[in-house]
Amino acid sequence: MNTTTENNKDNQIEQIEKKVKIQKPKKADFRMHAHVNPLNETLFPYPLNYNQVDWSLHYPKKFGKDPLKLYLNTLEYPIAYDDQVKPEYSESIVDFLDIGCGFGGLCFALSENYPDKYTFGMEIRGKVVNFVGEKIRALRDEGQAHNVSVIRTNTMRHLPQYFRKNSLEKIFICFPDPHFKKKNFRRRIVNPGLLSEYAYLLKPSGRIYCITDVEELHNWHVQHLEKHKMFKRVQDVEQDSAAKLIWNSTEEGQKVERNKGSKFIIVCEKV
Ligand SMILES: C[S@@+](CC[C@H](N)C(=O)[O-])C[C@H]1O[C@@H](n2cnc3c(N)ncnc32)[C@H](O)[C@@H]1O
Repeated sequence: MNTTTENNKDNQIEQIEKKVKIQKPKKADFRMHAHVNPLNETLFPYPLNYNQVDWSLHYPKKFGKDPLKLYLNTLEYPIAYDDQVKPEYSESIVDFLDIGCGFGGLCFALSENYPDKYTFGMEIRGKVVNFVGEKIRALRDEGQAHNVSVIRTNTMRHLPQYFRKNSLEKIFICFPDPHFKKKNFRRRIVNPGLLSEYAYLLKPSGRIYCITDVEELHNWHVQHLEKHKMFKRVQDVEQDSAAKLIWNSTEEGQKVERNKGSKFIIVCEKV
């Protein structure tokens, strides 16, 4: 942990002890370079399998634990896993997964709009994840956001180590990095192999949502999703409330809106 993180953490502990309101983080303090190569080796911790993930660290209120202290006392957040504990969950915990959640706009919108569902954001860039984590903590201090959490991970490598088969209701992939060059297509977060992984983790009739402002990337999404045997395209996307939500709630989506750009969406259901 670096000194700034340690100082932030000390301040936050002090705030909680003095019962001072936890401040929401400012994005400007959490800026970092836009791209991380997802094919590189993972240098941060990850669970060996989904039984190692202690979901009570992520959703403490659900498990009757102190939502602020717990989140705070665990390593550097977001909490990766705890290899001392071997929690066994009879039910799956996470309903909605936001892959590459960035600054978490969609996660917070889902948390608010679907209070009974548990949303999980996964993001590879550390500082950005810390922003989401701090915002979750500030919102929890106000009694909100108990159903949303975030983690730093490379979803292209570690997704099945977090979730079990047939467990997720929805997977969102919003404004993913386009990787325009042909030699970098293998870095795209939608490809036949990863689609099989997403299908494996989704519940039957679970849905995957892909939105982008890059038409060529949208065509790629359509081509691979329509070709995949486990997915069927949803035609009446307007009837899907989550599809409406992804249009404008992510930071990238809002940026495209401000620049009056186009957006392209495809929603598919697991057959
Ligand atoms: C263009 S941003 C979009 C962020 C957010 N979904 C939005 O719409 O505002 C794409 C995000 O995906 C993250 N990302 C890319 N590859 C990833 C991977 N393999 N695992 C997790 N996150 C990844 C990037 O760090 C980046 O934050």
